[in-house]
Amino acid sequence: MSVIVEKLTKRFSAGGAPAVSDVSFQAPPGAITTLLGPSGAGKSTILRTIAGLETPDEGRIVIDGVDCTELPVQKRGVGVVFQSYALFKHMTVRENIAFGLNVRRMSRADVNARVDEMLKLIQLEDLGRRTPSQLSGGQRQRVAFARALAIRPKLLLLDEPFGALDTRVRKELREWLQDLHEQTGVTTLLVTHDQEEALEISQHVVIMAEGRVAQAGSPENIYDSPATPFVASFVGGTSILNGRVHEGRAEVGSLVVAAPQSAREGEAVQAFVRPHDIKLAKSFDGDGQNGASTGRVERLKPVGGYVKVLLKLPSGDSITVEVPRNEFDELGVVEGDSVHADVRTARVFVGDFSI
Ligand SMILES: Nc1ncnc2c1ncn2[C@@H]1O[C@H](COP(=O)(O)OP(=O)(O)OP(=O)(O)O)[C@@H](O)[C@H]1O
Repeated sequence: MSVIVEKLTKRFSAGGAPAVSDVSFQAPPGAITTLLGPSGAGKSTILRTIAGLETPDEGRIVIDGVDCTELPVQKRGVGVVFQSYALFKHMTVRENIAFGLNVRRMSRADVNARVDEMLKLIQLEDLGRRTPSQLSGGQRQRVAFARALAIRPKLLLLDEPFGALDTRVRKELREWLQDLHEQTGVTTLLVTHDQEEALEISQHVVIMAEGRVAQAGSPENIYDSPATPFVASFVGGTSILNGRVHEGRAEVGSLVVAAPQSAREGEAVQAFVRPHDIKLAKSFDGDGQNGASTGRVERLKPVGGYVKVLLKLPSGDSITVEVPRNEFDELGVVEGDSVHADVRTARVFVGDFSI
């Protein structure tokens, strides 16, 4: 069961900038696809249009081979989970899960069997008689999933489903969602602005920026081969180094790498470097392919299993390096020290960008 979004455009005000502009992508069958992008990129609008909660100005939505663009919400066979729990407060967990089944006039015995099945699926078998106010945030969100899945949707639409939860619960539910998806195999479209969540959970990622698709591909493809400076910056926490093209190569401080083919002599370039693609050493061991630069340690910040090192380069650019805790201890540097930064790999784009 796949979803095809074709040339979708949505404006909320006549003459205003479109919230979604000529967007096309496919969500592969049985996979989790993520719509990832900053706030205001148009992700929720796309999701709501697929659900039938918004009408597009142009374009088509095809679900399971059927053009659903004109179909009402309840005929599309989709289950939706929003960030805010949207459970009925006066109903028990069982009644909440049964809601869509009762609307469809399923027999009482079948409803009970399906609710039992769903409670088992979300591992809340003992809490069916509680009301939402007697549940934790994470439990409520699991009930919202059960309610969405109870109707056996062809497609599960998730709009920042873990957005209102604290970091620990959020991470737990990420794992839980992956298990749930393995069990149900339902084609899923997830909206998030959290790139770690997108890279971890999904098999396919659609990066959105300003109402358009910036890039679509596997998480590995997006991370390793960002197509634009925006994608390189947005996914993977990147440092940006400024430089120029000289004799067909990009010179960025003491870093020299292949320049894009379109680059002309003297043209400005920017190198995008991932925090773990930089190796720090107290003395330069000379094995850097791209070159090494000496930098001054401006700030050290331990973050769990690694230390974030902010370096100021002679060019004036700053870079952030992530060093695993054990390597950092061996390195033995303090703020103010000079270190060699050996950039292992960088992605170079022509021009001067900011996001
Ligand atoms: N009902 C509405 N009426 C008017 N403008 C809207 C409406 N819904 C969304 N917009 C506008 O459309 C644009 C895209 O919003 P949308 O919610 O789709 O973005 P998003 O990527 O999901 O952002 P967020 O992560 O903050 O939810 C924004 O500029 C927003 O203000």
